[in-house]
Amino acid sequence: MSALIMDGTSVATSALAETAERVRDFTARVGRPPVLATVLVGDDPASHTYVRMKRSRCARVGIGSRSVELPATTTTAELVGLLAELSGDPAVDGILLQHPVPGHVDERAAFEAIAPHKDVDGVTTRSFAAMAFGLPGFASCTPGGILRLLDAYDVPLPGRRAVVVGRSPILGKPVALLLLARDATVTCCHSKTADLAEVVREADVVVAAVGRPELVRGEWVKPGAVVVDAGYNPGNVGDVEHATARERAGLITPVPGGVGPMTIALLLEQTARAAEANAGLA
Ligand SMILES: Nc1nc2c(c(=O)[nH]1)N[C@@H](CN(C=O)c1ccc(C(=O)N[C@@H](CCC(=O)O)C(=O)O)cc1)CN2
Repeated sequence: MSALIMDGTSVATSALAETAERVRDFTARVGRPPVLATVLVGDDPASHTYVRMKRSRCARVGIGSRSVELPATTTTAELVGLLAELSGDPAVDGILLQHPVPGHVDERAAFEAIAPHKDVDGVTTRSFAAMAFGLPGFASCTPGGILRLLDAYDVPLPGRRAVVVGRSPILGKPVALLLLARDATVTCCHSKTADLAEVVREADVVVAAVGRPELVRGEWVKPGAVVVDAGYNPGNVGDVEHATARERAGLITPVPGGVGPMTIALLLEQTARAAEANAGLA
């Protein structure tokens, strides 16, 4: 058996078309486009690529973007000050702080400086709590994008065993919360998990979100399982050993072309939603 590929590029393209229509309507009514501020600290080449991709997709759907690039020597206080300023700027609808920031910066303090109504990347504790309680709010973009992709392929979640490998604040933990909110039975694994292989073997749905190339071995995948690879490792290698996993899974995401495009599609949709709410249209 060979798995059906979950085509994130195609699902994201449809989502972007819907966002473009929404943005056209907003721009006609308000007299300006929605605006996303992107904030990048330091010289990480991958982060520069991701921010460029986000700004280019913004342009494609008609969202304006404001780019702030700061040196790697930026302090926590300077970054918090900038994010507070953007939070208070009525010309900015959404704010994205690209992760990771340099090690000496308190990333949590920086995320918390983003006003919740502009947190289109879903990184504040307020957004996290909304995901946990199933309340309206902005989802973390990669986790929210993963749920959209599962829905696009009609993957049933209630009662199914979902295993999330990874517990980062912007990926593993929020995706576990979103799966739980959809009535999956969720196990969240991490570096101290005993016998990871055995836990993954039980899963109907596996989400690999750990940032370690091919950590999840193909032979761990239960026949017919749904495999979501959210790994972004150098050279476009995912967290799942794809070739063997694909022979066993029922559905699987590729890298590239799976979760990545969905992340950006959700960011733009949430920016359009934030703009509507900020303008009193929602
Ligand atoms: N503040 C955030 N930081 C990070 C996030 C995030 O959602 N918010 N996610 C990741 C990286 N990321 C976005 O920032 C991201 C990574 C990859 C892609 C993507 O579309 N990749 C393409 C391949 C691109 C290529 O050709 O090199 C794909 O998978 O098809 C989008 C977004 C960490 N940081």
